Amino acid sequence: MSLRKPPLPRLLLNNISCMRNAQQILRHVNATVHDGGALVLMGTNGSGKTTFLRMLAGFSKPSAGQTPSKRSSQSSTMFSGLKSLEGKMGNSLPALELMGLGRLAKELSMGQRKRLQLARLLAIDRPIWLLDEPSVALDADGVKLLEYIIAEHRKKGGMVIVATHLPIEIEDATYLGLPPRFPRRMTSIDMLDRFNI
Ligand SMILES: Nc1ncnc2c1ncn2[C@@H]1O[C@H](COP(=O)(O)OP(=O)(O)OP(=O)(O)O)[C@@H](O)[C@H]1O
Repeated sequence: MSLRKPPLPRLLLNNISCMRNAQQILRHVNATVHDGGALVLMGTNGSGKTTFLRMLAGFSKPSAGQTPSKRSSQSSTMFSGLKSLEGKMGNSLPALELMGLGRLAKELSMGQRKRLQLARLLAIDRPIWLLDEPSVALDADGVKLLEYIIAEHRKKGGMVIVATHLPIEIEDATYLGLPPRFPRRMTSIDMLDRFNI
């Protein structure tokens, strides 16, 4: 029998709740991620995926509970990808403009811009990737590339936390489903479906 203790998780999220404008966005969320691990946050629009990532990055504070363990250090310099994969160009455009490539960048398609942002993510080399809807606008080939770079990052001990409403293949990932904030009313079609009528 081995007496070795299991390694401590790099990220420990303990009973996280989050209120915004007196509204409960996240309720009692728990998660742990080890080096080389992956956490996939699934949820409908408005369920709190981005809010969760922003808390992890230290951009906002939870109303209750504990975000990253001391071991991970609170420094947001460890994280990358949150903003870089958001929106059309993330915050790369000013830098590209400075280098005289702004016009070229603006002529890229949405998927090409996403690929450019993935390249940037690889180049800045941070241990923890927080990716908000990384596969939106990517074609099937692009999604495969994304899955590949995530797998390679994890092989080197990196961690990945992905918020998505699209399917993504990440081996041995922990999946965390956030409940919908505004569940839509059940229609008669849903009822027929649910009761197999
Ligand atoms: N600063 C804020 N003040 C008030 N409400 C906020 C704030 N930030 C987010 N919210 C609300 O919190 C909820 C969750 O938003 P969030 O962006 O985290 O959802 P999401 O799961 O990432 O959605 P999507 O899939 O549409 O990107 C939304 O209803 C949003 O209106």
